[in-house]
Formats: sequence, C-alpha cells, structure tokens
Amino acid sequence: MYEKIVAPTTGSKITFKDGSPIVPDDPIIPFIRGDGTGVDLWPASQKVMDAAVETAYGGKRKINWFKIYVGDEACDVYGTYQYLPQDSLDAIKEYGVAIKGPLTTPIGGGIRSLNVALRQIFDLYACVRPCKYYAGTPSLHKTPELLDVIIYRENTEDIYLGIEWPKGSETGKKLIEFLNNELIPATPEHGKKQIRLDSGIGIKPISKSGSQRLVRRAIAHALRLPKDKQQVTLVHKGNIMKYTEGAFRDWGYELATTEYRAQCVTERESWVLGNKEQNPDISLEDNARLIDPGYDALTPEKQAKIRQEVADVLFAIWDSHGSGQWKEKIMVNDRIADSIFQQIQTRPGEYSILATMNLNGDYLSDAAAAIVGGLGMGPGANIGDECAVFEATHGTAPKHAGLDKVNPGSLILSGVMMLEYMGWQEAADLIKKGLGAAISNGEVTYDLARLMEPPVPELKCSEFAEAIIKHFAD
Ligand SMILES: NC(=O)C1=CN([C@@H]2O[C@H](COP(=O)(O)OP(=O)(O)OC[C@H]3O[C@@H](n4cnc5c(N)ncnc54)[C@H](OP(=O)(O)O)[C@@H]3O)[C@@H](O)[C@H]2O)C=CC1
Ligand SMILES: O=C(O)CCC(=O)C(=O)O
Ligand SMILES: [Mg+2]
Repeated sequence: MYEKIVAPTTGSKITFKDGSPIVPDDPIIPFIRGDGTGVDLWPASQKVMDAAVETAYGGKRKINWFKIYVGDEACDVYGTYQYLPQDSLDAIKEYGVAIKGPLTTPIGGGIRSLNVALRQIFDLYACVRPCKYYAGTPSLHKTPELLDVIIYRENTEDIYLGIEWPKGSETGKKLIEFLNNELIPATPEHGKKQIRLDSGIGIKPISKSGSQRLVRRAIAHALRLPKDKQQVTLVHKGNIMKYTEGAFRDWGYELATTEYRAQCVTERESWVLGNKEQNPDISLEDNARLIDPGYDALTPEKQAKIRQEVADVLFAIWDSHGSGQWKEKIMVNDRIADSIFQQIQTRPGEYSILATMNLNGDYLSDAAAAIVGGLGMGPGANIGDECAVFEATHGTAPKHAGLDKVNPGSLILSGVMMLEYMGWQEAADLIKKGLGAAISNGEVTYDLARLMEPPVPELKCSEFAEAIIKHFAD
C-alpha cells in the first residue's frame, strides 16, 4: 500500500468517534523527525515519551512508532522536491494521530509551508498552544508564574489560505483594476480609496463556520478547566477590520450565547446583571450609562440601542444568570489584539483561553512562550475532528541544527499533550514531573541556562532528556 515506508508489524490503529480518539493499548503513531534541529529534538523526545509510558504502565501500554518522511528527509528518500510524499499523507490519514518535529519554510520561495499544508489537508482547524510556567524556569519576565493561558488559534483560513498575487503579475493587476474601477466605487463606505498599482495583494478570508468551530472547541475546553480558569477571550482587531476581525468576535459571541447559552455569560451581560444586583431598581438608562461610560455623548439612536441591549439581556437571562448565577458561568470577553499583547505581560493572571484568528495567534503564541521561558517551552497541537498532529510552536532554528544543543522541552511537552489527548494521563504526568524537577534542579539546555541566576552549566539536548527521565523517580 505504501511506496517506501513500512508500518510497524505490531500495534493497532487509533479510531475516532464524535471527534474524540479511541485509543488501543498498542497504538501505531506516525512521526516526522523534522528539519534543522529536528535531528536533535526528535530522538530526545521519543526517548522521554517511551520511558514515561514504560514507567507508567510497565509494558501494558506501548507506542509503536511509524517513521514517515516530510521535508528534507523526504527528498532524500523520495527524490528532489518530494517534500510531502503521498505515503506520509496516507499514513497520517490511516492512523489519525501523529507527532512531528519542525519543518523549514523558505521565505519568499515557491514552496508553501509544509506545516500549513498538513494542517489544511487534514483540516486540523484548532491550533492549541498552552503557555504555562514550570517552577524554577528562568524568565526575563518578573512574574511568569502568573501566566497560564491556552491559545486556540484558527488553523485553516486568514493568512493560512495563502491566496496572494505578487506585484506586477497579470492576475494581480487584473484584480487591482477590478477593485479600483468596479468594486470600490460601488461600495460607498470605501469613498475614493484606490489600491496602488504596484501592490502585492493577499486575501484574508474569515468565515463564520471556521470561526465558530474554533470558538466551540475553545469553550468546550474552558468547561473542563477549574472554575477560576473558565474564561474565553476572543482576540481580534475588529476596530480596524470590521468584517473579518470584528466578525470573528461577533460570531464568537453569537456561538457562546446560543449553543452554550446555559453555560456562558458575556462580560457585557455580566455588567448589566451586576448593576441590577447592586441596585434592583436601577433604570434601563442608568444601567446603560454604567455599561457604556460614553453613553451621554452618544446620539439618541445609539443610546436607544444600548438601552435595548440592557432590556434584552435582563429579559433573556435574568432568571437563568441573574442574582449572581453568572459568576458560575464561563466568562466570554474580547480584547483587541494589540492590547492583549500588553495585557498578557502586565496582567498575566487575568487570562485563560485566548481564541484567535490565524495570524494573531501565530504572533501571540511566540510572545506568550517567551514569558514562560522561551520557545524551548512552547508546546502545541493541531486538532481536527478526525485527526490530530502534535508539534512545538517553534521552528527549525537552523543555526543550532545538529549540535545536540536546543531545548527539547517544547516537543516533549507536545508529546505530553498527545498523551493527554490519548487519555494516557499517568505517562503525561510523569513527564511533567520529570521536566519540572530537572528545571528546578538547574539541569537545563543553553536557552534556560543563560537566564539562570546563579549560572548553571548547559546540558545538551540529549542530556536534558536523560535528566527528565531520571527525575521520574523523585
Ligand atoms: N511548526 C513548524 O515547523 C515551524 C516552522 N518554522 C520554520 O522554521 C524555520 C526557522 O524559523 P525561525 O524564524 O528561525 O524561528 P525558530 O522558531 O526556528 O527559531 C528562532 C529562535 O528561537 C529560539 N528557539 C527555537 N527553537 C528552540 C528550542 N527548541 N530551544 C531553544 N530555543 C529555541 C532560538 O533562539 P536563540 O538562537 O536566540 O537561542 C532560535 O534561534 C523557518 O523556515 C520557519 O518557516 C517556524 C515556526 C514553526
Ligand atoms: O510553517 C511555517 O514555516 C511557520 C509556521 C508557524 O510559524 C507556526 O505554526 O507558528
Ligand atoms: Mg509561528
């Protein structure tokens, strides 16, 4: 069935039911080693995962690894430019859960990202990136321990749809002329705007269905968190891009207040309810004034709209959410993207799940990882309804490739996410314990060692993996 790869002769397939995996004790899991530092990261990470599973289950459970090829390694095996062989796609489709090291994307070249291709081919629409502090991890931030967020980044549209035309191309020019001469003049709100003829053009589509399935997963995750972390923040730049970023926010709220009506309260609703709880006789107008501090400066039409909003909230959810019941619900709020970058630094403890569109989530996940120790501590997962591929937030870090130097923490923690997704919590917990203990003990790779006070010697990538395993026994 495969051209150049052979599946393990022992082991069984993971299957899916209603979007969740059904995992045998001997799953076959395809893995992609990755380019650049993947040569160092993968062996270290596999070793830690195997040791954790063996220690936790004493042979009753075992992962049967299935080596598949994507990226530079694939070209060695399948031939020039064969970066993404059909064999590898077939294997991921067949076995459902896979894990990968980083893959190179040349900037500006003809090759689209292999990472993005995998996410799109398997419709892995939720890119889940937790950023949590492990005790003892050095950080440039003063209070990294307060940050404990999970980024839910939409993974299939926005810039990931990758529809672009270069400056000067025939199609690009045609599109600009069509926009300048027909569509823009036909849309009065665009006034006399014109696109410069020497522009490159990129399309940024944000769909309602794509946004809502992402937010649905984010809210479902929030429901599984402890009470004090049951919050979903919709991140957007809707003040500037109303029909893409603003729509993402609106569709998020719509989903929360329909499908999850019983479980959710929005921040604005909580203000309306709270105002009435404080003052049961409060008028609609005074309530409106409190939820919108600029109320008195608004036009009568806008004021009427806010009074109507207050009336609607009280009518719809006072019985189910009023008298303090809303405090037991998932809080859904929204923040403008630039503001959230400063908020996770100045108020790290105030956020939990951050639901984002694609590009905002890309930036935000690197920034949040930096707070809790850097890209060596940033795990991730790409989750769809019938497939999941686990991988770190960082890339191939080419200047460090092959030196047995970089921090395997991100890929190992991506393995932890995979084990948790499989329901193998005992093995996942062992790794988290070993990793935490190794860091607390100052047994770390260069990236963390350079931040430690007092300084500690650097461990190699492979030595860090061994230190984690050693600390399983603590
Ligand atoms: N999912 C994927 O496979 C991804 C792939 N990429 C691709 O990777 C390539 C390189 O991208 P680049 O922009 O350099 O970003 P990278 O994330 O690869 O590296 C940037 C810097 O982050 C630090 N870093 C990254 N990984 C680790 C680690 N494991 N341990 C410690 N520090 C780490 C290093 O900083 P320092 O040197 O200061 O210590 C490194 O130089 C590009 O082709 C890009 O497209 C990028 C992101 C994701
Ligand atoms: O595919 C790439 O090269 C970049 C992907 C990326 O930056 C990410 O997934 O965070
Ligand atoms: Mg990125």
